[in-house]
Amino acid sequence: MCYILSHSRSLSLSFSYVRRTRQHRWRCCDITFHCSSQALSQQWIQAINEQLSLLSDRPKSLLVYINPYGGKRRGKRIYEQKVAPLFHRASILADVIVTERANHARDHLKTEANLEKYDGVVCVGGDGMFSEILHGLVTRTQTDHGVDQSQPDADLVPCSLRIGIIPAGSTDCVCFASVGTNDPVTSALHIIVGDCQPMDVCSVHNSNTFLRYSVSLLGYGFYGDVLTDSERKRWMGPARYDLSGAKTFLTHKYYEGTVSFLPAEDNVGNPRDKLQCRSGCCICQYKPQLDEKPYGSGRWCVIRDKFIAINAASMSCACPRSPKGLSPSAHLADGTTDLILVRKCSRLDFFRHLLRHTNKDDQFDHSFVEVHRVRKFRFHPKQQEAVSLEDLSETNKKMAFSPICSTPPACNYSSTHSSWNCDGEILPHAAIQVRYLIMTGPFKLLPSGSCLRRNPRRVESGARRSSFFSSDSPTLQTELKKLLG
Ligand SMILES: Nc1ncnc2c1ncn2[C@@H]1O[C@H](COP(=O)(O)OP(=O)(O)OP(=O)(O)O)[C@@H](O)[C@H]1O
Repeated sequence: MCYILSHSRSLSLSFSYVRRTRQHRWRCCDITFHCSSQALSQQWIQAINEQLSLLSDRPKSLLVYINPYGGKRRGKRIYEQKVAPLFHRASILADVIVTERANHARDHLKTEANLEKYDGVVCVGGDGMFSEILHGLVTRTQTDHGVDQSQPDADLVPCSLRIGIIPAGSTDCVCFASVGTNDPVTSALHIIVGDCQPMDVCSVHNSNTFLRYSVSLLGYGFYGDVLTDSERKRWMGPARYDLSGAKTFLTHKYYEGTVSFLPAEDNVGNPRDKLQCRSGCCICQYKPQLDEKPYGSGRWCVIRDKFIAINAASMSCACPRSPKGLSPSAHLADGTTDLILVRKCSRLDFFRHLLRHTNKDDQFDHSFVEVHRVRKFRFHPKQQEAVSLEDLSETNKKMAFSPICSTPPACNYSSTHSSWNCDGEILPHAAIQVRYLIMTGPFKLLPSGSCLRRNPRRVESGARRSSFFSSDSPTLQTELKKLLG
């Protein structure tokens, strides 16, 4: 039971508490207690506020960034109508910045923001916006501590501020995979009660050049091509992913290259063990201490082949379209990623593989798919042209693609490489090294929603008892402790 507010009207006290509903959704409910006297009512108010102020996990001051152009452009409205009233009721002070350009939030966090004032940063937007805020915060923390993040082996300093996500983007995969639903009210309530879920962050380098951090998906081949194409169709809104997905599927290209990876140890499970990661997950809690190095089983594996897709899923990457996600058993905070290699196969086989992301069948149960849980990996593309698998004649290619390909770059058959899709951003290099970091500091305020203790029946029956505040009740503090659970 989590109270988020108390106020008094004459002899009655009203509280708000969180109630879980279906499909991981949370709602705010009110409950009223009646007091026998005004003095007792004030005593309760004071005691409850004191108890609430002792809950140090709960944020009191937040910095909120709203992307007004994410998803269906409803970010501002979602925040004003659904989130701000809840923050107000929970006495959270929020400084709100509506972004004016891409990377506004990142740059503000990197240099200007007075972070000491805040208990957390909230992102109202999609995965791209979350990634901006992650980059702003991580970079700022490294700069403040004199850490050079361009060094692939630098020991990064964990961020002390948490990030909350109010979903208002197109896919909102990070929110869905960690909370279990894309619902702004649920996310706001998780933030209010101070829930916290640590997350893996990986750093992506090209030699000694730092490229980006990633928390969800690094995808080369299919997902890289989908993103490249969909970026040209941003004006279409979320529907662009369907069109670009269909188009990329029809082009059916493969890419040759070498993947090297350092497998994780056995005690972090494996991608096919069907153990879903939840708050308090034993595998995530079992992670090695920061001073225990090196991670991994110690022996690098090398695979050279032709791939339709190379995906590294640091979390399940579940979203409403794919409720299980790319790797259903991937863990949020175990310092590993599930590396999924989809080798050259027929278009029909690839379709079967994709289809399994939407149903209950095992998407790894194909001869052309393999999956490894890894600590680090590298990829080097082969210097050769991408080839259409179907070996279509020029005529066939034109027939197949002319209706959906209006501009030459969208169907560029002579491109040598695909691009990496890094949490929805395109990386400028195909050759990359990736390292997963166990960050002790929490990166989010939002959990997968299973850690709250609650017992509504007990409190509701207390509310109905007229003698609740009478002298035969236990002392106020004891009663409060019970209530606040
Ligand atoms: N004011 C702005 N104008 C233009 N672009 C912005 C602005 N603020 C943020 N952005 C950029 O918009 C991009 C997309 O935003 P966001 O992730 O919120 O929505 P989305 O792409 O629709 O959703 P998703 O990433 O979940 O698919 C981000 O990469 C961010 O850098």
